[in-house]
Parts: sequence; C-alpha cells; structure tokens
Amino acid sequence: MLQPSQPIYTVAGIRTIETAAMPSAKPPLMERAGRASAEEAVRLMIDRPGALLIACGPGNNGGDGFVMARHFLQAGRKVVVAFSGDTAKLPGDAKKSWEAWRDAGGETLSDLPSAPPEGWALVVDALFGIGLQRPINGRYADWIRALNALPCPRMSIDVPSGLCADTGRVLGVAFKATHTVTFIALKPGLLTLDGPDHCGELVVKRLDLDANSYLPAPGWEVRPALFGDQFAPRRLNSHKGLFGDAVIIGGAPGMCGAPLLSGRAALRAGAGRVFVGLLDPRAPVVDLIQPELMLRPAEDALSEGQAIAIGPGLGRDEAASALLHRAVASKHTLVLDADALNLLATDDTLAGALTRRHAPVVLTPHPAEAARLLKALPDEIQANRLDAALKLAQRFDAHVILKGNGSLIAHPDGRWLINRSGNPGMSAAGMGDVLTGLLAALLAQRWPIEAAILGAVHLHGAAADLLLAKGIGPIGMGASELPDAVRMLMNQWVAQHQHY
Ligand SMILES: NC(=O)C1=CN([C@@H]2O[C@H](COP(=O)(O)OP(=O)(O)OC[C@H]3O[C@@H](n4cnc5c(N)ncnc54)[C@H](O)[C@@H]3O)[C@@H](O)[C@H]2O)[C@@H](O)CC1
Ligand SMILES: Nc1ncnc2c1ncn2[C@@H]1O[C@H](COP(=O)(O)OP(=O)(O)O)[C@@H](O)[C@H]1O
Ligand SMILES: [K+]
Repeated sequence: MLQPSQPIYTVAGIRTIETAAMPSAKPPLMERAGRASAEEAVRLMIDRPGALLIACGPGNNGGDGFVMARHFLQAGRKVVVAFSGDTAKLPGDAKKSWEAWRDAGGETLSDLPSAPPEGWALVVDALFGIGLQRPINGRYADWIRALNALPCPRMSIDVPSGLCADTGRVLGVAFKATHTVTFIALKPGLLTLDGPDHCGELVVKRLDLDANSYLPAPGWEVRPALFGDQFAPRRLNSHKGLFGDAVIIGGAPGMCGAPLLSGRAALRAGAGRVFVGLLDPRAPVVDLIQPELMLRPAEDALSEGQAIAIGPGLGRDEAASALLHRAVASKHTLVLDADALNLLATDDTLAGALTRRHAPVVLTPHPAEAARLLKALPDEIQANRLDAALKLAQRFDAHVILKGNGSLIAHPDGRWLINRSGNPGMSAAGMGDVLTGLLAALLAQRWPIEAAILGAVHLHGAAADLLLAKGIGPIGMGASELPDAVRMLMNQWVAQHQHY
C-alpha cells in the first residue's frame, strides 16, 4: 500500500484552520497537541528512564509544553519545566495550561537546570512554534545553544524553535531536534532549506482535524503515490518505439560531459532511444562507455523526439542562443536547464516566446540560476524558496523545479509541491544533468507532464538515498553512479506493483 501524499500548509493556512476549528474543539486543540506530544515522547524514551526537561516559551507553543509536562507528572514520571517569562503574560490557552500544570503539583524553574548525573531522558523544545516573528537572541538564544549541546534525544514541539515555518530559514539560532512533532499538517519550512537539518525525524499529528475540510491544501509532498500509476509492466510484444526518443542538447566546447551524463541517465530510465545533440564541432561521435547513445551535431538533434531537454553544458555564445531560440520555437515539450536558463535570464525575446508556447515548459534552476532569472541574489531566493518558485512559474508560464535540499515544484497555475528524497551526496557536479536526463526519458515515454516532473525529481533523490544506504556517499557519490540506481528503483517498482 502506497503512503498517500501529505498536505502542506503555510503558517497563514494553519492559522485559518485553527481559528475555524478552535471554538468547537473538545478537547481544546492545545490539550490535543500536548497529549500528542507526550505520546510521541513516550516512544522516544522507551529505553531511557530518568527525568525529562521541557523548555517552555512565552506563547502557545509553551502552552503545549505545559500540557505535555502535566501528562508526564500525572503518569508518575519526573519532569522538569523551565520557563523564563511572566506567567501573567501568557496568552489565554497557554495560561490555562500553566495553571493546570501548577495545580497538578508541577514546579516551574525560571532558568535551565543543570542536567542530572545520568543525563536527561529527553529534552523538549516548546519555546517557539509558528508564532516566531524575529531572530532569536538574548536568553532564549542562550537556552537554545545550551540545549543543543546536551547529549540526549531532543524533541521539538510543532516547529524547531528559531526555524521559520514558512521558509526553513534559521532566524538567529535554532533548536536542533532529533525528532519533531508537528501539528495539523506539514509546513514548508520543515521540508526545505535548513528545515530538514533541524527537524530530525518528522511526525505529523493531525489533532483529529480534517484540515482540508477547513481549507484546501495549497501544497503537497512529492510521494510515489502521485506518479506510481505510470509504471506499467512492459508488454511482451514491445519494441523501442513504444518507449520514445529522448533528446538532450548541449555540450559546447569543453562541456560535452554534461549532456552525456543526461543521456546516460535517460537510457537507464527507460527511453527507447536517446539522441544527444552536441554543439562542440570537435565533439566525440560516439560515447565509448555508452555506445547506445546517438550523438549528433546539436542542430540535427532538434528535429527528433517528443520532448527536448536543452541546456547541460550548452554555453552562452551565439550558437547556443540560436539553438535555444529554435528549441523554443518548436512544438516539443521543453526542459530548460543550466545555460539555457542563463541565456533565458538575459533575453527578453526568448522569455516572451516562452510564454506564448502551447507545449509545456519545465525550468530546472538551482538557486543561483533562479536568482539570475528573477534578477535577484541567490540569498534572496533561498530566503523564501517557495515564493521564488511560484514567481518563476508565473513569470515564465512554466513548471518550475527549484533544486536544492527540499526541491520545490511550482506549476504555472499556482499549485506547488516539495520533494523529500535526496541527500548531501548529491551536492556534486553533474547531479543536475542526471535530473534533466530523467525528465527527458519520462517525457519520451509519454508520462503526463506533471507525473514526469514528480517522478523524475523523486526518483533522482531516491536513487541517491539508495546509494547512501549502501555506503556509496555522501562523500564521493558521483553523478555517473545515479542512473544505475534509478534503473534498479524503477524495475523494483514495476515488480512490486504488478496489477493482475
Ligand atoms: N492556536 C492554536 O489553536 C494552537 C496552537 N498551538 C501551538 O501554538 C503555537 C503557536 O502559538 P503562538 O501563536 O502563541 O506562537 P509561539 O508560541 O510560537 O510564539 C509566540 C510568542 O513568542 C513571541 N516571540 C516571537 N518571536 C520571538 C523572538 N524571536 N524572541 C522572543 N519572543 C518572540 C511572541 O511575541 C509571542 O509572545 C503553535 O506552533 C503550536 O505549538 C497548538 O497548541 C495547537 C493549537
Ligand atoms: N543536500 C542535498 N539534498 C538533496 N538534494 C540535493 C542536495 N544537494 C544537491 N541536491 C540535488 O542535486 C542536484 C544538483 O543539481 P545542480 O546544482 O544543477 O548540479 P549540476 O549543475 O552540477 O548538475 C539537484 O537536483 C539538487 O536538488
Ligand atoms: K518548538
């Protein structure tokens, strides 16, 4: 059974749901959140007797922490609560939670206590959740640094404190959790940029709310359930024409390796034939390691295939630009990567032609390419990756894959998704070329555009995860190693999901 994709809401969406659900919620949402956190904590402490420490903040995230503490106290477990604020200033629900904790006999310390000799069974971060408004400094920053240094499991309630739930940016300093229990639904900041480094294992507790009934989800996580139906077992009576022609164009002088990598990936991902069009007049006429690839002068390759992927190693000279204009003028589905994006960033005519096309366009920028396209700085792109991906999709009327940890996919109609597969072994040259090749192959096999995008992005990361699990990475993982892992995953998939 495939795990369904989970919805993702921004902070504004979560607030809308909370506001709608809160008045009639019995038990109240904070009671549910604190209880759900306690249940998760029990799982984490199964082999860890001793006391747990809960650090509570000045808002409702702190309120969740007081509820959690009360459950442990009532279960006879030693629990220490640290809260440095003024209890009179706690918001309504959090104040009630503190009072209930106090009335149950709980004691609140105003500073972090030193750890018991045997260490804490668990440290819980209930300092800030989705209400974080500015960089953390002063005493809270000191607390977070001290808690991060403790050698024990660390759990965050809702969002690691200091992490922006919308963007995944660290504001000042952030709690580094080994586990995060988040409420109602996923938030983008948990899944992209610095989010995954701070969340550890991420668990969603829906608090018995059907979020979608209050507000349709704006975003979704990329899961095989969204594209798995494209993997059909091959008919015995098949031939290469059924699996399409993938076309990859690039390879200016000195840069032929990039399109060859894309081409090799396209072969392993099942394209019937793969054409690689190379700009370099002295380019090789055969790939001796992968002689199945059909190497062509770039011009000649333009007329082949169902879809054209252009950009890997393309260069930015006039010949490259002329080729790109011809590709954009074609009726093919287009994937623009690397230098095709850099050329697009400085050519308004091309940008105009792109928006007038009928066939779909996919842009696959990394943050620096996205910055050029939006005439911004890479840091500005990373400061709000979701926003940048949506802007690009709208500006170029294209599907956009904004790469990097937690790749974002934005469709031209404003829908978006976040991919969770992949690892830092992929931070190596040529990994983007492999993604482009995978996309070309799935499009050649006539996967619908959205399924091809999600499938390529997910498989790309999942292949790297497979290599990582075998010890091939993160150090030294090579882009050339990915295609074989992709092939294995695709064949496993078909074998496991045969329909009768
Ligand atoms: N509202 C609800 O219905 C529910 C809220 N829940 C919890 O409540 C959290 C949101 O609560 P809040 O909106 O109170 O927000 P938080 O508890 O995340 O933080 C807000 C408080 O922190 C202060 N603050 C923000 N940034 C600061 C900074 N950098 N330095 C110092 N102080 C700062 C704010 O002035 C405010 O007092 C959620 O993340 C979740 O844990 C859950 O109990 C579920 C139900
Ligand atoms: N730390 C990481 N976690 C997940 N994916 C990563 C990570 N680092 C790189 N990647 C992925 O690897 C690919 C790198 O692409 P790109 O930067 O275009 O490389 P190149 O230009 O060298 O081919 C992207 O798909 C990116 O999402
Ligand atoms: K928190």
